[in-house]
Amino acid sequence: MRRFAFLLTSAALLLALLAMVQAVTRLAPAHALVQPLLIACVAVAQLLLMLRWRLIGQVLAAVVMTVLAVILLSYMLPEHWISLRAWNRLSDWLAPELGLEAWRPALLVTLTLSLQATGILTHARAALGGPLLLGSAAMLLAIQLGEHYAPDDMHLLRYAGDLNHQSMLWLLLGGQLLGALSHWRPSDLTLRRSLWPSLVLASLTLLFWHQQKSATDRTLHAEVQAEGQALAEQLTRDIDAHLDAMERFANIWTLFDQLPGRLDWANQAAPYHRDFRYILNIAFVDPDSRILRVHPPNGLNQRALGARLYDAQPAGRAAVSQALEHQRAGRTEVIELLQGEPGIIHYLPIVVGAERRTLGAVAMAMSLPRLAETLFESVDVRQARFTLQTGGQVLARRGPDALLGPWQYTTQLDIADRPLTLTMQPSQASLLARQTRYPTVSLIVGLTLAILLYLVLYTYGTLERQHRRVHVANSDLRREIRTRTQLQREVEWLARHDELTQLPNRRLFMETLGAHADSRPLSVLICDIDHFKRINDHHGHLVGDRFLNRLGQIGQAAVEPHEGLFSRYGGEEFVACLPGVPLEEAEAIAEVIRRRLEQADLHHHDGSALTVSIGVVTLVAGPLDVAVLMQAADDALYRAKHEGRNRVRTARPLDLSAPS
Ligand SMILES: Nc1nc2c(ncn2[C@@H]2O[C@H](COP(=O)(O)OP(=O)(O)OP(=O)(O)O)[C@@H](O)[C@H]2O)c(=O)[nH]1
Repeated sequence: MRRFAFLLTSAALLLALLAMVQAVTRLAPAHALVQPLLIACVAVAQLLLMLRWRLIGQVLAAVVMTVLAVILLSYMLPEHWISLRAWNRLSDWLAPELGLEAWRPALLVTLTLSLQATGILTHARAALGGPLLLGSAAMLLAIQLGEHYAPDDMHLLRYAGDLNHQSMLWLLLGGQLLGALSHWRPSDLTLRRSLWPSLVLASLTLLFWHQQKSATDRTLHAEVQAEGQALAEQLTRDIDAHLDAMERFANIWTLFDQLPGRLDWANQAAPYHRDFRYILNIAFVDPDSRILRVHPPNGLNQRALGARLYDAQPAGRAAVSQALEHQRAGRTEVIELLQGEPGIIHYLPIVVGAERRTLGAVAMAMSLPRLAETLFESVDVRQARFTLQTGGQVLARRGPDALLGPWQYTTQLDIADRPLTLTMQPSQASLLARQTRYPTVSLIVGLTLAILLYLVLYTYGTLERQHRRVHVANSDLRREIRTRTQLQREVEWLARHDELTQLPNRRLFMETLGAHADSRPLSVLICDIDHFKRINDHHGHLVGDRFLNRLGQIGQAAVEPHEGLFSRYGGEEFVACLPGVPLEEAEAIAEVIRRRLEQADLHHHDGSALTVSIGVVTLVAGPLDVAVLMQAADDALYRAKHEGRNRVRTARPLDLSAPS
């Protein structure tokens, strides 16, 4: 996996370097190097990361990121914050006359590279949004691919990189993905739960941006088109007004039934010639098409005086005869004027008298290039390039030759019934300055929100997982504590009790005795089952155990009402501690035990009843000496055994106050 990641990233770097070498060898302008250079830097940073030169890689990625951040700002900041002119000044500082748009990579390329560089800075860690960064970069690249195969003609700007740059970015992304996959656990529920909602948000953002961008581009397109249309209408109106004025000029001569005098002609024509600079001359033509008067009286016009137009200008013959013979205004096609410029000659008949005699005609030679100049005087040629042409012949062109917008607007101007085509191609700068920034802003803000959503969900998921782990550990611990407490209780109980009879054992007996060391009288019984060995021998140990249990129950029942403790001392011996119980009462208790066992219907193999011998001692005074007390009880027991068993024997009341 790592090897493939390395290969893909190296391929991206190689392609970027090749593109740079090509640009240099073809002497392409410096801005052609910007995009491949940025891609190459990101690829190098990624390779450094893979070679474990992490710090250098991240420093390089940070430098690229800074450049990309400035470019993103140029896309986002409104015109009234930082104007396009200011950005262009920065661009001029790098290389003059190129403009910002030539330098900066397309918006989607800048964003893709930014996400990839951020991926390097964060080491594509899942906890820092790595999967979303690379996922969003993949979506941006997919949009660019779509843009390549289904371009939108209304675009104002290049949004997507060309196919060559796109393939570099895909390779780079492939390398990053393969490099990062081993760090991400696809089974990780937190990752999946954070990735899908944020990817959905990112894709909705892209969709929204696409819609907004298309809508704003179309709006701007329509605005420019409307402006072009308004301009064309304005120009047509102006020209029509000029022609009306010329008609008024022709009508003046209908009032005089004689040839216009030279001076009169000059006086009347001069203001029109001055106002309408595209009219090269205003001539009077007699009914035989001879030029009799002409203004202005320059050399060329003077030479034309006396020329017969039917002969001298065959291309305009139809228009001349229209005026002279049919008494209707006539216009030539676009012809080569005597001045050597393309133009149209407009003939207006002068009809006099009631008999409607043709006195002659007014001929106006309109230079189309000068007409175009006149038209362009009213437009801002920095905003767009204007071209006026007729029948494929360019009459005039104004405005910048380079850095034009991606589309042009064409309209027809109807000038003296001659169609002229006006083409208006807005300059890139004017479109950029007017372009709305909010689709770009919402795209960047939306992607940032998607990353934040991922981070919040991932952090929340991780905390939740840790919380769950702590909770489970807590429960385990609590269960363990409960088990251990239980065990401890059992151990403690076992330490002071006999497992077979559940009675207190010798230790608890001794402790109880010690606890009542000051009780006087303090009686002790020692009970020993008679011939118990035989029970084991003949009935087996299980029966022996049952008999021991029975004695335990009988002893406990007899002792407890006297607030005494009946315990198993060991083997078939039981002892009772009876604090505050005098000898006679202790003896009576012993007797109860003895009698109840005898009557308990427990038998030896020969049918004789199971019996017990009991020794009783009572400490009546003096400090407690357990050994002496127990020895005295034992002695009494011994006597009971010796005297025939199944009996109670008492020791003399023990007084340990006086030394014996
Ligand atoms: N079933 C059973 N037998 C026990 C237990 N503890 C001790 N014994 C038996 O108790 C018997 C005690 O026998 P001995 O000390 O010889 O005395 P005895 O047979 O009772 O005779 P005397 O005491 O002289 O009347 C032994 O056979 C032990 O094996 C026990 O927990 N269960």
